[in-house]
Amino acid sequence: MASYSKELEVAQLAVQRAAILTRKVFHEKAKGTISKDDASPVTIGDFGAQALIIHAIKKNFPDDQVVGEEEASSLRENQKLRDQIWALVDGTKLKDPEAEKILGGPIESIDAMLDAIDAGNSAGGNKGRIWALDPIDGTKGFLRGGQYAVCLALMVDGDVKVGVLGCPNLPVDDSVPLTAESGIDQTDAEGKGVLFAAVSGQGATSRPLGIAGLGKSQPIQMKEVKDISQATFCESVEAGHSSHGDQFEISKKLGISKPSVRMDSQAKYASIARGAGDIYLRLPVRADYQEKIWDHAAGDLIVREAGGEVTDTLGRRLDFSKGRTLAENKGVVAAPVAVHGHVLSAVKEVLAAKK
Ligand SMILES: Nc1ncnc2c1ncn2[C@@H]1O[C@H](COP(=O)(O)O)[C@@H](OP(=O)(O)O)[C@H]1O
Ligand SMILES: [Mg+2]
Ligand SMILES: [Mg+2]
Ligand SMILES: [Mg+2]
Repeated sequence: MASYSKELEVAQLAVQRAAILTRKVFHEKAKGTISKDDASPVTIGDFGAQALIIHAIKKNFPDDQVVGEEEASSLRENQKLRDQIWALVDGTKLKDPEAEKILGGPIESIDAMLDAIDAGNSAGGNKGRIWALDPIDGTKGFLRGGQYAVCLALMVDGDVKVGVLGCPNLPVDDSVPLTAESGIDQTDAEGKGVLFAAVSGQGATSRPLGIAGLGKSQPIQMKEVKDISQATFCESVEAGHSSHGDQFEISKKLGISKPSVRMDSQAKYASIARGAGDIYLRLPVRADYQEKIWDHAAGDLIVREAGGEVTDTLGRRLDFSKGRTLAENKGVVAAPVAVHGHVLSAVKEVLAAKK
């Protein structure tokens, strides 16, 4: 079995470096936000983080492909935005020169930055080594002052082998349980920022999200759910991304009376993987929406390696081999292995009753 130790190190350092950039933008009022073709927002933080991460991947693994969420066409036309991003990218370094060297050093020029962003154009698929990158997942949360995540995963022949999530606004302490407020950034800068990682067959870990080399990691595991009615379930903040109504019906069926924890981004996967919460539900709002692979690849592996099961609403494993989207899946149901079947039955009953 391949160990993927080099890939894991590069991925974690690349996410950690990109998070230095996103944190800077998070604390600035002007985030250089523009609207994409699908009317969703993108910021200078998203572009900058994508450039830095793809640069590091290409320096280390020149033959690998990348499926990245963003592309640079709007920047090629907009010099002001481009210069703003370059100023950020050019000034972002890890404070450990050895770690910086592992990432292949800084990006050489503005053109190289734009090319790095556009190198995220792989069509994906079931052959070879392909990275899935979401430079800022939960951009709406990022703009609102909520949770967000820098997400990177390596797929080999369509199967996720390495997953890394940088969550700058989650508490470092794995044992802090989720509360209704967990989706909002807790303003105190101390003790927050977590780097989650998993390698297929090797378990999942967390460590503080630093600004130099990698801190000491510890294994994480999902919490045992003894009584499902006491479980904590997570869902998106955005009602346009998943059906709050269906998710409420499902939780009611499970006897859960606690309100859901609403949180942006794959911080939901990370939070249940470390046992701070128990269940993550993402029920489709539109029948024709195809989930993007970069919104799930890292979280799927981290949860499964922490003792969870992740399927769609029909009980199928998420299939990352179909291209840039999860074309063969509908929605997401993530829970500890021991209770996943029970949760899935409730999901199916609620969806059947709607028909
Ligand atoms: N109609 C829809 N259904 C499900 N997900 C959607 C959606 N429209 C956008 N999204 C995705 O939802 C992601 C955020 O998820 P969450 O609601 O869990 O924070 C977005 O990622 P980005 O923020 O990276 O664009 C985007 O890709
Ligand atoms: Mg987006
Ligand atoms: Mg996303
Ligand atoms: Mg994104």
